[in-house]
Amino acid sequence: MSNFSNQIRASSSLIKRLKQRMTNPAALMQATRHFTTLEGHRPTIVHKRSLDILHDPWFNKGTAFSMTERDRLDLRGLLPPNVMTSEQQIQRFMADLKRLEVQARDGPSDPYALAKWRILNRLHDRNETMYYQVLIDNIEEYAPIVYTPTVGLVCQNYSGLFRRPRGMYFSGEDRGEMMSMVYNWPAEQVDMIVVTDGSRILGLGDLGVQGIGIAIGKLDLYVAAAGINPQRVLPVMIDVGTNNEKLLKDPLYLGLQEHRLDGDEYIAVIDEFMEAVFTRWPHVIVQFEDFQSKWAFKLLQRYRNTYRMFNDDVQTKPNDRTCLFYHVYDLSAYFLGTAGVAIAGLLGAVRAQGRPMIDFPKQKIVVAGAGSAGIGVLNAARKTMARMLGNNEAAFESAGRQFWVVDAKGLITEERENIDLEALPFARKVNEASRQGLREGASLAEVVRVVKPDVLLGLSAVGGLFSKEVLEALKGSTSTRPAIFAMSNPTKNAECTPEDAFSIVGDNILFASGSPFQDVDLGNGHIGHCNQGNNMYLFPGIGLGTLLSGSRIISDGMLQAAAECLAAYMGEEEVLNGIIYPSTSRIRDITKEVAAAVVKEAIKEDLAEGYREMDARELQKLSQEEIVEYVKNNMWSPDYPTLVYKKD
Ligand SMILES: NC(=O)c1ccc[n+]([C@@H]2O[C@H](COP(=O)([O-])OP(=O)(O)OC[C@H]3O[C@@H](n4cnc5c(N)ncnc54)[C@H](O)[C@@H]3O)[C@@H](O)[C@H]2O)c1
Ligand SMILES: O=C(O)C[C@H](O)C(=O)O
Ligand SMILES: [Mg+2]
Repeated sequence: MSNFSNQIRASSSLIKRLKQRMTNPAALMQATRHFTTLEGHRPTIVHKRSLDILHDPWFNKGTAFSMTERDRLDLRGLLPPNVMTSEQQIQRFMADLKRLEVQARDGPSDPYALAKWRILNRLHDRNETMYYQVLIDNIEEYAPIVYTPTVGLVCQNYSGLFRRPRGMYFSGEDRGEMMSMVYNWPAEQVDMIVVTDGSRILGLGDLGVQGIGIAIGKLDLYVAAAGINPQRVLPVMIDVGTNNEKLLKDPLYLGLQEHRLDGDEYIAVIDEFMEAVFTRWPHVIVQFEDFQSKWAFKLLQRYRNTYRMFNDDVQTKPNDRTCLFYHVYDLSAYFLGTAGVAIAGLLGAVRAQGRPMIDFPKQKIVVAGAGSAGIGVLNAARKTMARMLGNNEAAFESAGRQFWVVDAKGLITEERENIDLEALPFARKVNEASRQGLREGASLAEVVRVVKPDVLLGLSAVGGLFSKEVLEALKGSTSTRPAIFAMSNPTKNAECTPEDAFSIVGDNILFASGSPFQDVDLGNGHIGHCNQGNNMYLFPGIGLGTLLSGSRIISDGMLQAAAECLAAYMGEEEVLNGIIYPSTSRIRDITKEVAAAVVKEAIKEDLAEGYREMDARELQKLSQEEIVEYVKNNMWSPDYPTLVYKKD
């Protein structure tokens, strides 16, 4: 039966039910008018299209717009791809309503996190200026609601939470249509796109179409932290199916219910999307977010020299087995988002021990997780060490010996079968390992016990991986101040809690996590500081700096400049007190500085083509202070503009 007949059938029974229940005559009339139209097959003339219809409660059908209607009304791409019956819509709404009580209490660290998200989201739908005013003024309190960790919960429950669409959806079904679909987006200019395919959302795995939440959350930070104009941001979901069996079976799931496209078919969809958005908005910047490692590296390599794009989670060149050292002199390709933030933290950890940063190459580092994020961090850390040691092959070799990498199968050695090419440079030599008393596949606890590392860093997506046994083993660290980076998100995926870290390993440790945690009262008049090591300290500044420089690509040097700026941001005293990352309340300031560093580097590399009235020549003339001022003056602030009506 067609969707239309389905809707009619559903609507008749609905009218009956509504009539029985509705006491408000206006609402009754409206509902009756709407559904009678469907019953009688008579079309309703509307004088609007696109978002105007979705935002008009009289005409909006949300996910129930049929595909032909979506095409007729320029709605294609503005809704998730799965067409729903009105019965399904009601079911989805009711299921969500009934779950509200439970859900509102299962926020990760805040029992009302999801309830707060709903309230903020409704404000976002009603009044953007006010929404961002609230967010900017209370960023420390609400970043964890609109962004990590609550955004993870939002993605997991997206089908239920969905009210009004935000952003664009491109699906495998839209092949051949994307070039025209992009014109359904109402904004003439888009500066920033965050796109995901939903395949690895935080540490929560494949969430399919529901992953759009992460793109929305990241763009909220682009607006709040970097002052990108909210009318010029576009969250995008590329729905190529999902391999999440639960979602495939869920009748209320909003995405395509088929397994993920793979191989050339997958690439073709992403290629078409890139071509479409860059055709309509040639100056847009596209941030790839939470793509599974299988594709993250390949897509980065495919597009980064042609388009203004970067990947927030990884930024690394694939290692070539035959040419392990080709990148010795090219440090910066490894510094982005996650890796840049991790390096800033790792250098902070050296300073926090009261040692000079140049001692970094002496640190013994155990990394749990060799996925896209872990490998990015490992490459960046190794390159940083190599540079400090003289930036030659011997330095690079020697730096490699400072890392022990443990993945789902345990310690990675050269004995590992079918070893991932990306992980190969970090595999321990078998002889060396056995001399230490270690072997292929050794457990994390064993590795920590034997190595006695200065740093234990987790990017494994496994909550609680730094168990009591592992943390007990870390007590044997040879460092005066062992550092624990539990970087996996969201909160429940953190490798350990700060409470466990401080109570088991000791008050003197340094602690950082990807998701925010409260500082810990150590009970002796001292506070155990919880740093948030999250790529949010870099991506907004990289985007803003790229935009304002007008650079056509995001060069390695621009990324490196961003990371170095973050590393230098914290003062000596703060670092000695265990504070290695700024508090979120300073995110607008740090973003401004990062953006200025990116602009400066783009000018230095002769990439800056200018932005609006600031052309390349004018940019060249700016002093350091003037660049910061230029950035500051171009950051959007949430003030109401004066509005004047003018006839078409
Ligand atoms: N803090 C940040 O800014 C930041 C940035 C990017 C990613 N992350 C987080 O990093 C995590 C991983 O992301 P990814 O893209 O690398 O994922 P991924 O799936 O590509 O990699 C996960 C890795 O963890 C390993 N692993 C699984 N179980 C393990 C175990 N028991 N012991 C040791 N290793 C194990 C896997 O073998 C794999 O190598 C996610 O939770 C993500 O949220 C945090
Ligand atoms: O989204 C975040 O909070 C950080 C990072 O991009 C991640 O994937 O975990
Ligand atoms: Mg991410």
